[in-house]
Amino acid sequence: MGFHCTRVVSTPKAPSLSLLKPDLISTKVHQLNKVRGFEVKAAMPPEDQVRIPHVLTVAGSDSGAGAGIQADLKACAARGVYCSTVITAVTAQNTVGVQGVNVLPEDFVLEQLHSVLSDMRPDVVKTGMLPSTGIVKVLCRYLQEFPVRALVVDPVMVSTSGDTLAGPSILSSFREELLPMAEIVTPNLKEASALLGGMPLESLADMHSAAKYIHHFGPKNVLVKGGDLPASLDAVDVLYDGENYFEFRTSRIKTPNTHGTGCSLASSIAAELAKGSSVISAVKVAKRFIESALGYSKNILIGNGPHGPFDPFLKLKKYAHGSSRQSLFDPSNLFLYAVTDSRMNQKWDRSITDAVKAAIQGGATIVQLREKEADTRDFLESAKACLEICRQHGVPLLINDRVDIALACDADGVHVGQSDMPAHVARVLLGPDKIIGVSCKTPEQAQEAWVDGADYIGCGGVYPTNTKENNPTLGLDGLKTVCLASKLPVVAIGGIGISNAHSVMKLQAPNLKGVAVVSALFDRESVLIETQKLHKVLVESNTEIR
Ligand SMILES: Cc1ncc(COP(=O)(O)OP(=O)(O)O)c(N)n1
Ligand SMILES: Cc1ncsc1CCOP(=O)(O)O
Ligand SMILES: [Mg+2]
Repeated sequence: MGFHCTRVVSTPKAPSLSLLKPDLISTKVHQLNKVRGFEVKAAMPPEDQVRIPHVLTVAGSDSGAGAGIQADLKACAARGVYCSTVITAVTAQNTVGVQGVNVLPEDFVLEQLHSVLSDMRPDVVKTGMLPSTGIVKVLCRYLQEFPVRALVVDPVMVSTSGDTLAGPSILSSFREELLPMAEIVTPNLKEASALLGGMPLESLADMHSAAKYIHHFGPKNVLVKGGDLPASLDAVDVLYDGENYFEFRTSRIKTPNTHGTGCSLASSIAAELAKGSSVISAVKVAKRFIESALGYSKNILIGNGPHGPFDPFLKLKKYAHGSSRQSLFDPSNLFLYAVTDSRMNQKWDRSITDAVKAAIQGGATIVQLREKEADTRDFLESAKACLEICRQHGVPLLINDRVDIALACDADGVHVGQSDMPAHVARVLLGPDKIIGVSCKTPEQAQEAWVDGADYIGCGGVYPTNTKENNPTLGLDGLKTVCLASKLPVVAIGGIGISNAHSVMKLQAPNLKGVAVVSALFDRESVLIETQKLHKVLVESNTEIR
């Protein structure tokens, strides 16, 4: 296999850094920082600065992004830890196997190590593919120069597909140089066997012995992973800390999408250690994390080969081809806004799904589930069923008050009031693509909703209402004042129905996009007929206004 390495950025022009002493390079980095925005950091009061847990991964790049550097970056990001990278080799790899490997020159690995360690001071270093003894030596030297809180060694030798990533010559430098510095080493059965000169490992008892023998090489903890034990057995990993054994036992998840589990487990352990966890709780959390990611990803399809990647963010299926979700919020959706009411449905002996179906058939352009009395579990089940109906018709479904329900059923968003979850918190929890509506009665509240990242505001009660107790009536003037001040689209609410919807729309207040209605639709014998009638009034108002 050929070797190729392109140096992309090199500032300042200097003799190869590998020729410089570490303290000389530090000075250079420092000078550079002074010139480029170092003052900005200096100007930030120390009490405002937030130190972020940081893992440096020293590993190989996987072009298929299931394992290696890419897996480490994803796992650390998913676990809320910053991850910097020193690349030791670039592999051409996919779900079938490894097609090529280019090992980077030791000098350049050293240069990357220096760049990161001298400036960014990671808490934990995690190693993956270390393809040459020279690279192991350089790494050990640098770790002595720039000590970190913990070293996590994943002794990568063979890929999931069975391709060799580090030859047997690496074993002695692992045993003699790297392992003595490690807080934890995480071999699978094949790697543990290789470290022990080919000792056969076929049972749980063998794993216990292997952990103990590997501990003699000097790591503080050894985690022998039993994923390769016969599939009839539970998946068991054994942790040995020099005194005690701990077994981590989980049921096996049947999936081909396991490529990168080793790298992701080791970097998740590193992430937890960087946050300050003990080794045992780091392993526990990391294992739980990988398990849920594998469970979530068991049927995802990426690539044609037998070793697919998994999704540590648990997000990919949400946007999968074929799942029909609402695209970005369209203010014209506020035209006829149907808000359900559990008491009214009970009174008319109607299921929430029938109510929603009828409202959509009648012309509702957005639906909000406002189920004040429902038990959480019932609410979630109804929300899932309503979401299916709404998705079939391309109508967004929002949840009143309950951000947890919206998250659990993946609704299109939430509507929150002034005493509910603040919109800026809901935005962080729901992410940038969900719809957030906020109830506003004043220009100041409308301004705040905009700053908080809301998509629209609901303004009312425009007219007196029995649906919401003690709700002040703003009148058409109050509505107009808020509409004039709002930077967001507005939907009017409160006491609105067929008889007065026209008066509301006739106001022609800026930003006013429609009306939100509860009792005029749902406290009636036929939701379908009432929605159709209201839709007609709104369409006629629009025509008249134009
Ligand atoms: C569209 C729309 N506007 C206003 C409200 C009222 O929300 P809130 O003030 O939180 O009161 P409750 O509905 O929770 O009683 C709304 N639900 N929808
Ligand atoms: C939830 C809400 N927020 C302000 S008024 C109101 C109640 C609207 O119900 P109705 O349409 O039956 O007057
Ligand atoms: Mg509310």
